[in-house]
Amino acid sequence: MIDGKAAAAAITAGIAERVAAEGVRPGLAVVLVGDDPASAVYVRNKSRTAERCGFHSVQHTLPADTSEADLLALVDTLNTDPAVHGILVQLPLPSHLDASRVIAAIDPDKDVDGLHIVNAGRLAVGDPDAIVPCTPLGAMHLIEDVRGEDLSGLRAVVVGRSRLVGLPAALLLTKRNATVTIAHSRTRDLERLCAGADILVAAIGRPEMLKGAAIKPGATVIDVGINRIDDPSAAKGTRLVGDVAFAEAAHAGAITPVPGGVGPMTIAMLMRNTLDAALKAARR
Ligand SMILES: Nc1nc2c(c(=O)[nH]1)N[C@@H](CN(C=O)c1ccc(C(=O)N[C@@H](CCC(=O)O)C(=O)O)cc1)CN2
Repeated sequence: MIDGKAAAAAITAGIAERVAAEGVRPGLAVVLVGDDPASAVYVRNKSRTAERCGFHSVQHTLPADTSEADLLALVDTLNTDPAVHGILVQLPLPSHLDASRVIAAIDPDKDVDGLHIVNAGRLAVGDPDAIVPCTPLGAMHLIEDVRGEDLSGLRAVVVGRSRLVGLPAALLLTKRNATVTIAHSRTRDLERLCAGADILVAAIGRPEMLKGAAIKPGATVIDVGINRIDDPSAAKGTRLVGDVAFAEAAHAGAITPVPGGVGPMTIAMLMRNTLDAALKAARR
């Protein structure tokens, strides 16, 4: 079992120590539009973790009917605020707002989510100044703990091709010399493909879609899915599951649980990206 919660706690503790030692005060602004309950939890956790790390932490909560012009104006204000080094607009946005336009408005040097096209391009060409999306960065951290830095000779399959997880995860694995295949909803014979993977990254967003037969014995399985399903036996009537059928994965070499796997690492990596952005701004 890969303990993402413990790894994330160790990383954020290290960040808090560095903030105290280096005399910088990283600033993180988190923007939430609307009242999606899951997004509200994630945003609250981000702001609280930022405070625990000693950051200047601001949260902007806007009503669901906020206009794009008003959201862009807020982004613009944050872009020019010298106390803010990282800006994050929580996704998904309400459907009348164009997420691509909003992300494009963020200063790439403050885009601690790594979603701006400039950061995606920097990552694609291997520019060390790229800000890398938090979830794949956290996933790589966990993979490195199990497999080491060099993944030469290992086959990796990434299931999912999103800008937030699948595509950057594939690039990061390639950079570490893994032989990478990106699979998705239209991939034929997905189970057989996955069963050949030494490293399997599941980022599909479908509850327990990958069964035991999709997992190679000894494989490192990184389950990025966070899906809430009905469970009458649970106190709340629901529970969280990943994209992998965890109960069928006992033959994996190492696996991230859901909850307690990649999710907490996403927030820890956001803190790291914000600290790095603040240190770079101080150097500039
Ligand atoms: N702007 C962004 N929006 C979204 C991102 C993102 O990286 N940037 N990722 C996801 C949501 N997300 C962070 O925003 C996120 C999801 C889950 C967790 C987490 O710690 N999950 C816990 C379980 C929490 C629960 O009980 O619900 C776990 O897995 O242990 C952190 C962050 C979409 N939007």
